Amino acid sequence: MKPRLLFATTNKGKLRELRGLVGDVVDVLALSDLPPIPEPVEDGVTFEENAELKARAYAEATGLPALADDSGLCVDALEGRPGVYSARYAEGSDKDRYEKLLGELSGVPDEKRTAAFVCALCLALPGKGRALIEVGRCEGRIGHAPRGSHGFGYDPVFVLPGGKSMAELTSEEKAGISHRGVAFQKMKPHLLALASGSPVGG
Ligand SMILES: O=P(O)(O)OP(=O)(O)OP(=O)(O)OC[C@H]1O[C@@H](n2cnc3c(O)ncnc32)[C@H](O)[C@@H]1O
Ligand SMILES: [Mg+2]
Repeated sequence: MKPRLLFATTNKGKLRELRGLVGDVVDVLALSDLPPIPEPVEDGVTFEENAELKARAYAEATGLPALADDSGLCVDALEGRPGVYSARYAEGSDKDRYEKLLGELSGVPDEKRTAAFVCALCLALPGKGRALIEVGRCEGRIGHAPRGSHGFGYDPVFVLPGGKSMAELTSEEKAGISHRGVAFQKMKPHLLALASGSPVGG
């Protein structure tokens, strides 16, 4: 029987991307497959801290191995903001948040609009002391208007070196270059260990 792994996220966009990345080595459960679990407070100051506290909280609450994702957009002209506060940058929808960002950057010239998406993934096993963390980054810049309809979150305003916005990529193209895709490739050996019953992280 395949081992079960909980994707410990409330974000549908992340869940869709992680499902696409993991393939069929593990049996994936989403939070929506389980009775409601109170959301942990994300009071860490780094992506790694928040990913770990989410993974540990959901692993303990369910008794399942849990993979959590903490991610966000770090904008150089804003000294790294919104960073770990990307989800809380503005009330409302993803669109409200990227519109606020475009407003904050109005008048900032192209060469100063550099930014990076960052993703920390954490795999926590219930009752085990260690949690494994892998981080991925993706460099780009903030555009002047939203473009594209794929992806989620800040994707329409994140422009890649090739000129396309992240929301103009197919899900396969995004997975190949994104912060989440990069972090996932580093996490993969640990998930394969979990699937084969070998000690994870050993
Ligand atoms: O904490 P969970 O339950 O996983 O869900 P969340 O949406 O609150 O997730 P975070 O706390 O990690 O906040 C991530 C923020 O960064 C944005 N973000 C993360 N990855 C992204 C991506 O691949 N493309 C666009 N925006 C992304 C996302 O829209 C959120 O506003
Ligand atoms: Mg969150």
